Amino acid sequence: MRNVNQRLKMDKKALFIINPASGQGRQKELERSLINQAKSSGYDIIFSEKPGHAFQLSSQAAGNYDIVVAVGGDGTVNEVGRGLINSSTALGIIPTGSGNGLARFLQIPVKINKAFEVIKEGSVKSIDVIKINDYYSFNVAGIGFDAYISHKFAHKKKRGPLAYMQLISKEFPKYKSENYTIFVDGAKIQLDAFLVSFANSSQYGNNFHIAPGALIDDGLIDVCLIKDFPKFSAPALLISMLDQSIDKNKYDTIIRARNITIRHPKPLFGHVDGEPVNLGVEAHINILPLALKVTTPPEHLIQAPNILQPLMDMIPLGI
Ligand SMILES: Nc1ncnc2c1ncn2[C@@H]1O[C@H](COP(=O)(O)OP(=O)(O)OP(=O)(O)O)[C@@H](O)[C@H]1O
Repeated sequence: MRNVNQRLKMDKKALFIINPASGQGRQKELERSLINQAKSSGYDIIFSEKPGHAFQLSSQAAGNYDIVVAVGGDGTVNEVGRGLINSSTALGIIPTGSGNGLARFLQIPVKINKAFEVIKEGSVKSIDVIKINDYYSFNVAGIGFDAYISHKFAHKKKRGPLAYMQLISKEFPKYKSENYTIFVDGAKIQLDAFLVSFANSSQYGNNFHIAPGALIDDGLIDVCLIKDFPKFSAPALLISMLDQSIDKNKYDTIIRARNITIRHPKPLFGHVDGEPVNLGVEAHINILPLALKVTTPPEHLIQAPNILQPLMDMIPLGI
């Protein structure tokens, strides 16, 4: 029996799409060792050459491979995943970004060698996909402060989590909430919001949970409305994301829905899985139930969530 299972695992046809612009330092070294392992397992490997290329590659591979693996951060996962929607091919993830939201939610290890084992040994499940105008989100999309930061960050030369935190601390004190008109499954809501998130998974990345109860396969979007709040409440809100209690904060309301429309007098800055997008003056958000297959870890490779994990992952204790 064991031999049959092993043979089935070896027979998986997988394509690794590597974003060479993602990850840095030690991650790069580990990426090289990943390439050797993938080659010796008989898997195909290709590098994305520019933004949008990973999407083209995965669209061509859809239906022709059992798994197409995104090697990169959330932007690469989004591009590769988009090409696989409604196909028989599963998305695999080797997370090398700084947030790794979907990988963390799916409890995929962030150590490259372990994530590689998930491709070989993991199982496949279907997850929902959020559509927001012409974009697709597998993790969290939204408007407001986080989207504003994603637009600003896209223009920064300095990358990495530290540069990201610096930008937030510079922009947060002067950021003003905006008034939005939102229709949630037909019910009209008008509010001054700091941000509005559409959550498929529970977290942005790095175990910052914006929608603690979100399920990725329930056919519903967790609409997280963070109302305008006094700036001194920010630390409490931040901590409540880490301890998964933001839904109990008085400035937060979470509504589960299938269809949302937002109207705004000015073009909306949005983000999709952390990548900046322009949504125009009207955004339509809906859910595509179970439209994407993903690989998930077997029990012995599950990365249990731990708020200190992102810090520990930065310490190079081996692969
Ligand atoms: N060869 C390439 N050169 C430059 N950019 C690329 C290339 N291939 C893909 N990209 C773009 O790189 C961008 C960033 O990718 P990704 O989010 O995966 O990495 P990251 O920025 O390191 O991760 P994180 O967002 O978690 O910090 C994506 O928008 C993708 O389109």
